[in-house]
Amino acid sequence: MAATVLRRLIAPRCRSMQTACCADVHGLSPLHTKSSGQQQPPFESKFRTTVEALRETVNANESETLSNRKLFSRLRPDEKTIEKLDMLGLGNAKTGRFERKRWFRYDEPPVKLPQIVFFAGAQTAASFPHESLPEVGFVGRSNVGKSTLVNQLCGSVAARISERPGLTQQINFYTAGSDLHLVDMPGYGFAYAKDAATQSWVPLIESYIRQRKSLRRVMILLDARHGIKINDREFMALLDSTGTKYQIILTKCDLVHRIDLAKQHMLIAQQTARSQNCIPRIMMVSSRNRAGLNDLRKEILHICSLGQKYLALHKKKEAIAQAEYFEQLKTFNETSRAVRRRR
Ligand SMILES: Nc1nc2c(ncn2[C@@H]2O[C@H](COP(=O)(O)OP(=O)(O)OP(=O)(O)O)[C@@H](O)[C@H]2O)c(=O)[nH]1
Ligand SMILES: [Mg+2]
Repeated sequence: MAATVLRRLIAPRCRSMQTACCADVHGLSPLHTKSSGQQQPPFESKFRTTVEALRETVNANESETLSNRKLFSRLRPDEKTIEKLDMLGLGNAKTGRFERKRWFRYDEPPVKLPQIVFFAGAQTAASFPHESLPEVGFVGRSNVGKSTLVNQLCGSVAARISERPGLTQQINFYTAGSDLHLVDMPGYGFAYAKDAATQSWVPLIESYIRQRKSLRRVMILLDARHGIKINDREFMALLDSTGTKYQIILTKCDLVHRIDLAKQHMLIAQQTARSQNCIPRIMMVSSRNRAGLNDLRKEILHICSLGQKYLALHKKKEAIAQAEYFEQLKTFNETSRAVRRRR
């Protein structure tokens, strides 16, 4: 009896989830199909899909014969990106049989942002708070990790998080000290919320972006496992049409192997290369491992012109820590090479 009731409760949700996923695969945005009834061209042609970007990496013959998975496995990621991932401890690094584990890691001096405090929530454009401090907005598909990242950046628990997509249902404004605002927005794409609510989120975010003069940059969060999806491309097209600067952050990097992460980074850089408003530095973070957060904090401080205040002492410490790390890396590489030669 209990099982039947449970199945009845879950079934409609699963169906709507299926439609959302299918729509994504076939290139139809659930947002567009729901709101307008007929299919519209959902995004501008300047954004390449992941498959298009993949197929551009090989010649026409191979592009026709090889599967997408094969093409992805054939990608040769940039060595420098992999080095950076290793340095920051990003990406899942299962060591192979002959790989040796490192006994050291980069001990980066932490950059600290003030704790955040919730000060306003807006469900309509009329309730946006007064513009007083520079703002950085966080957007992305539901469940991509926006609220978790806002918390982790400031070592706080002010933003509520959940495993179920659709918890954040309004634009939440947090103030970090008296220096900047971090703005956590509801997600687009599938969410466990009423249709009427989910459909109001994109227009709400759009009016926020169009109206807000204190908005310095929009951070678009992408799940590192999935890359750019159709809703993301639509959103980027919207930002391009309003001339808003945006930057991409790959989240949940702990769930992807470091080599695949480097490949994903490469593909996304290719896909967004033609956009004038996309800042070409793609950030990578893991809120779970707290990796990559320091770089993001520095970026935010620069965006809000707060570098002088927060990073004056940091540069010196950072230079010392980096020199130490590269020295250790050199010795490590030399001993690894010697071990390999002996084998
Ligand atoms: N493994 C892993 N899980 C993460 C990471 N960041 C967030 N999560 C998990 O992802 C889930 C969703 O996180 P939220 O921060 O609520 O996501 P959101 O984007 O705010 O979602 P909405 O409010 O629904 O739009 C939670 O269960 C988090 O614990 C990460 O870096 N690694
Ligand atoms: Mg949220």
